[in-house]
Amino acid sequence: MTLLSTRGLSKSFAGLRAVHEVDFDLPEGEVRALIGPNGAGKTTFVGLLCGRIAPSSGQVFFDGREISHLPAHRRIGLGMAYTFQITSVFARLSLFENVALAARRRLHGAAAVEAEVMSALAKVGLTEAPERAAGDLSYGHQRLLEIAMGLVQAPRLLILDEPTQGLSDAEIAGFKALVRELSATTTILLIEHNMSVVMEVADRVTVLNFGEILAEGTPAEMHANADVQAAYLGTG
Ligand SMILES: Nc1ncnc2c1ncn2[C@@H]1O[C@H](COP(=O)(O)OP(=O)(O)OP(=O)(O)O)[C@@H](O)[C@H]1O
Repeated sequence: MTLLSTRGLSKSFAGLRAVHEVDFDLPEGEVRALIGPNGAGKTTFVGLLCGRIAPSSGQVFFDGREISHLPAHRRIGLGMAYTFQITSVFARLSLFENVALAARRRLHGAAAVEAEVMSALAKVGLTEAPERAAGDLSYGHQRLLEIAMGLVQAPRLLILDEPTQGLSDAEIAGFKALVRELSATTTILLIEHNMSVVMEVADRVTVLNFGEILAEGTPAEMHANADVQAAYLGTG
């Protein structure tokens, strides 16, 4: 079943075509990587999916329903969760409270919230001191905290924008294991610059270039694709 799709999805900023006529399909259960050179339109595209950015034209469908103009919070209610390149944690709140705020969208009762918050923190490896302020975490760990905030909502679709930025090699290895574990229950769309992550965790890869889909296929196919290589070298 297709969980998420777009048809003719476009967004222009003052004449600049950031996303242009994109037809995209993401089957339920897949881990999909979205890659492309800087400025290719990846963040704009996921902003359109999440409802952070309004489309210039085209449609977005989730679970068979058109959501093109649904506000972001309603899309979260349907089962979409996302983390962005710019961290959105509340710096003065504790790790626990940050995740609890997200958990309370779905759960009622302190015991249920606490259990789910601790489980989400454990999945991303942040259980050591849940009472410390989120603002004291490194940038990379704030990204992991955001993933915990997404996970606690038990989403059907988890969208992650550059989740491994700022993580150490050991933490990246932990992230790969986490994605593999989550993929049993959650569809994942991942914007990722780290090719080892893409090669190891993605079922399929969509390559954006100049706001359009340049190619789509398995990680190995995309790695070997001459058009994709040219786009990364800036000659495509
Ligand atoms: N709010 C905005 N106003 C004007 N132009 C924008 C805006 N947001 C994005 N753009 C432009 O749209 C194009 C696509 O940007 P976008 O951030 O989506 O690319 P990206 O693939 O996510 O890049 P990166 O890998 O560098 O994050 C770029 O040319 C960018 O400058």
